[in-house]
Amino acid sequence: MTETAILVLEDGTVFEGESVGAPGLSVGEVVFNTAITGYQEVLTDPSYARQLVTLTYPHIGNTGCTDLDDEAGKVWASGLIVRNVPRRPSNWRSRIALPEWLRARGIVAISEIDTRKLTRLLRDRGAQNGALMAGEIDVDRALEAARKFPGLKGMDLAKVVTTDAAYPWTEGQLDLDRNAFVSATPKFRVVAYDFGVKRNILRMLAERGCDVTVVPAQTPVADVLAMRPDGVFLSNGPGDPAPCDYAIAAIRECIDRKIPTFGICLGHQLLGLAAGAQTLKMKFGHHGANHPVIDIDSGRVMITSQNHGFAVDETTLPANVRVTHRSLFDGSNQGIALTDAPAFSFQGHPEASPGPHDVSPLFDRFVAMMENPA
Ligand SMILES: NC(=O)CC[C@H](N)C(=O)O
Repeated sequence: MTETAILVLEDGTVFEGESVGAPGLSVGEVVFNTAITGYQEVLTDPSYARQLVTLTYPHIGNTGCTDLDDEAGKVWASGLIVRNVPRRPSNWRSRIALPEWLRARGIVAISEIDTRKLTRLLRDRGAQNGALMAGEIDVDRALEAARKFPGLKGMDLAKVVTTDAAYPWTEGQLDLDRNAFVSATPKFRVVAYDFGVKRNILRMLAERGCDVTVVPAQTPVADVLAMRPDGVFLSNGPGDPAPCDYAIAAIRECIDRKIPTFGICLGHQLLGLAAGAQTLKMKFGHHGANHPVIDIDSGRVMITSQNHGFAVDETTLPANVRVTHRSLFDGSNQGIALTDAPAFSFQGHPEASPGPHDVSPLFDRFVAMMENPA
């Protein structure tokens, strides 16, 4: 028997559909993602904390779920909104169907709604706060909850999703033939600030010979320096980068000491802030796996994976920060490098997962920087 579910936006728009997850009420910012695969990686990406994700691809759940595809230890997205979930998944790696996976994790999800209409609405009016409700339905209560959600602007979520304690990471890439992860021999000591890190980033570092120690977001920089790192990595993460003053101060110290530093997504925005630039909230952000980005130095265009709602404001960049990448969708900043320190960062997701691998050479650039910090 199917249960009813509703999605209510703060502007009063109501979508009615079927529950494909747990019963309950969940609120957040509603964002659309245009990737056609990778729903499990999206749902477990900590950068989606306090967001209700709608996927524009109409059939979601086709390949089921496996623990090996989790990007973190739990589902971080606040809920899932899709057009249709196929009755039965089909893939040799699948262990469990998406609706059961969602229910087991207490995640509210809705299907059978017009996701094209919802996406157009978000594109025209900008990202909106919303509430998903399944089981006992009460439209007024859902609308009130959506309107009460304060929005992501000004919200520091990095310290909410980060690890409680430091831990080492050695696992490399997934060997699909063996359906298991392989490791490489470590050459560099890397401290990774966890603002909401995705496992595939850590794997790509480990695979390139990095002996990674993941540390909590608020770890004092003195503790990091005491580990004598060859490089510092700044992870992706949810929320607004601007209020993360502890991270911005720590990064400033790393740059001043000329420690090779590499940031991804939230880490990119935080490097920008540490360098003296400002960030802004975008209208509906970038969430997808087909975003063209130009590498300014080479003129090459790469197809990239993206997931962000904030951006570095290029007009505020100080003289010692160079623009390295730009979005070909809207011209927004996608990468920076410092001219007086070995530090660079990228707005999109070079680790893909899900998405194309065009930007993975940025990990090699970080390794080269540690080999030759100059
Ligand atoms: N994936 C990320 O790291 C996202 C960064 C930031 N929370 C944003 O939305 O822009």
